[in-house]
Amino acid sequence: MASYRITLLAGDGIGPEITAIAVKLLERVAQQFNFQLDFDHQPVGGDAIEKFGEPLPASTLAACKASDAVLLAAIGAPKYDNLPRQQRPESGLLALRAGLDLFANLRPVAIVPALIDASSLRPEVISGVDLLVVRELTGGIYFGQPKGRVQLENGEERGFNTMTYSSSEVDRIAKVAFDLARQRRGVLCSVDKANVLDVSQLWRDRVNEMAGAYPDVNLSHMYVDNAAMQLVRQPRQFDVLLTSNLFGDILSDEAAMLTGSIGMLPSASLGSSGPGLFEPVHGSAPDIAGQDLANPLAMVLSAAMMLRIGLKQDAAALALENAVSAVLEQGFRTGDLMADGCTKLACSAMGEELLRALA
Ligand SMILES: NC(=O)C1=CN([C@@H]2O[C@H](COP(=O)(O)OP(=O)(O)OC[C@H]3O[C@@H](n4cnc5c(N)ncnc54)[C@H](O)[C@@H]3O)[C@@H](O)[C@H]2O)C=CC1
Ligand SMILES: CC(C)CC(=O)C(=O)O
Ligand SMILES: [Mg+2]
Repeated sequence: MASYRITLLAGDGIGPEITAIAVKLLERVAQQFNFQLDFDHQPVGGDAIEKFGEPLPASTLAACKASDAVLLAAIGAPKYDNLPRQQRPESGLLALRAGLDLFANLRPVAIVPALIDASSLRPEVISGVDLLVVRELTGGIYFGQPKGRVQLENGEERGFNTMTYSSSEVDRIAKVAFDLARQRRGVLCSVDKANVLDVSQLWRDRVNEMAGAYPDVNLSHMYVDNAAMQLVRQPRQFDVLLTSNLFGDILSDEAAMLTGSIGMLPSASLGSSGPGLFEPVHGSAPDIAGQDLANPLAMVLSAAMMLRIGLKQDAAALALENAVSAVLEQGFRTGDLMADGCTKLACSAMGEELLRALA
């Protein structure tokens, strides 16, 4: 029987609540599809700060590296917001992505038919939307040097970060996007700010150069401000959206609302070798943490991505995705998606319904 070692990073806020559900569902599909999952819980973010005094202990990173796949819920809490930057939960997540060399973050945005009325946009705008954000994840302004804060002679303080990309960093993420576009509808839109930023002009030049090797992919470029507008104007025009770390972070939260809730969007963070990290797009939702209110579906769909991409257990992945569609078709909703005629469920009760749907 195939056996896989999974590192679980429950993290902070709603993280432990949604992780508990994902684990139960993964155990069930493993049983149903005849493979074994060995879970290893490790601390990250605020949880690790409490236990080890740092957001990414060496033991957590080592466990992740030694596993077949990593499933992360979310990190962050307001109580850490005034710590020095390197000691904050978010720095732990960035260090984890860098430590595993996970340069490609895939964020699929597909409309579940049962949620066609759940978006803040009209059904005719979002119907049929099926796009994939390919976000560069280990470069750009989140990692660029120099950065910091300095005191100026005139008494002012200045804060600064640097957005950098090298040609090889652009090439490797562009290749991921071109390859995925080829497997999908063959339409790739690269999003940048090349009208203003040198780093974006380099990005655009490299993407254009790569296009020669992909004559079957229809490549276009769009400035990020326009892309933000087009995503809510006519989202069906997009197939694969290729973009940088910062722009992808922002655009994917915006795109989440096409599906009805940020609580619906999963992601996969991948490198060229080694284990992938599978993580919902949302954060730790401190405003609803510990209240059994969270939507666990983004986490469950991230677990499905882990099964498909990380473990090549396609049938089990599909079973999880079908369970998500089934509970939504039955009208079960957590508070973020609640609508007239639906049944409102707590996070844990949604987990029970998902288990029932799998049975
Ligand atoms: N990957 C990660 O671990 C991420 C961590 N963060 C961290 O999370 C903390 C909170 O950040 P925010 O900007 O508030 O973003 P957030 O995504 O945690 O929350 C934004 C809003 O969406 C709601 N929400 C998020 N996930 C939900 C879910 N599964 N079900 C129902 N509602 C949900 C929240 O209640 C909140 O109103 C911060 O410390 C931030 O740094 C933020 C984004 C990603
Ligand atoms: C919390 C940040 C480190 C990242 C983030 O918002 C994201 O990856 O979506
Ligand atoms: Mg984000």
